[in-house]
Amino acid sequence: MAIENSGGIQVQGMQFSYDGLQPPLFLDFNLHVSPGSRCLLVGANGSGKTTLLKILAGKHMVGGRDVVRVLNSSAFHDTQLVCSGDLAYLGGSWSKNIGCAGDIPLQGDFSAEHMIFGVEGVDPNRRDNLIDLLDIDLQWRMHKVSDGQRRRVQICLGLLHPYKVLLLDEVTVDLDVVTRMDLLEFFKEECEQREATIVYATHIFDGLETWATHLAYIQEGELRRAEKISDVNELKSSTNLLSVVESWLRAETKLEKKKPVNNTSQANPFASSPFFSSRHMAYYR
Ligand SMILES: Nc1ncnc2c1ncn2[C@@H]1O[C@H](COP(=O)(O)OP(=O)(O)OP(=O)(O)O)[C@@H](O)[C@H]1O
Repeated sequence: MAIENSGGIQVQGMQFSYDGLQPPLFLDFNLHVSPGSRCLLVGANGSGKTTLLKILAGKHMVGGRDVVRVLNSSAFHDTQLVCSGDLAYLGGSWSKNIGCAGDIPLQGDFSAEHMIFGVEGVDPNRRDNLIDLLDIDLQWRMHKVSDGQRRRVQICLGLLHPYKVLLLDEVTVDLDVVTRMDLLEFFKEECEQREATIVYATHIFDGLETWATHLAYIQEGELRRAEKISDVNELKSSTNLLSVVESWLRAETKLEKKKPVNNTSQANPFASSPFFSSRHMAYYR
């Protein structure tokens, strides 16, 4: 992806480990997402998608101010990014982080209306559009709704402020197909009309071939592919995105099975860890 200086996302030489007890998940990781892109983040379970999105959302500190930059600010250090609503993150847990208010639970005995109208500084037209788009009944009691209905309220809360960068960690999983497609269309319009940037980690590829502008593929914390969707060679033949990603992940599994047992157990403390791979060898030399 082209390097942009005017916003979007730039990750340069990032290293990240959850704690000193594991080898780094990310080693010298680089990623550039241009403003206005809709970037799909794909990879096997445990490859690092959620971790990357959380880092981009400023939830983990990595290196100095220049390592992870979102909208020309440091994702972790510049708290204004999140507080202003410019940077929004929607993840899998049943809570919603609204600006600087912290995590708000979505399962108590209160109404959807109470949740949605409790968010201050919102454009009423945008709010009405979202309530309509997500087909939310304001009388829903949040402790009695279905998973899909709760998810809709979570998404609505996350989108009330007109974000500039939106990080989505598979939040459409509980949605019915109509709501999912309408939401994807809404996101597309937001990118095209306002140059919003979206990074979307998902395992559900229905309808995404024409939705996404870019594709980033992560394997064990390494960025294996990052390109325009129109440049993905495999998609130029008749195959769909699901088959392409499936073939990448199957190739990964085959390689994993062929990997020689490494003999560095004396050299570093992580050699027996399931997360230790050949790319870590140089790191411990
Ligand atoms: N809080 C944590 N502490 C330690 N290790 C973690 C933590 N969260 C995730 N990991 C590890 O980091 C690696 C990447 O996890 P991550 O959740 O980012 O993967 P993912 O690509 O989002 O997976 P999935 O597709 O299953 O959601 C995994 O090996 C996981 O076990």
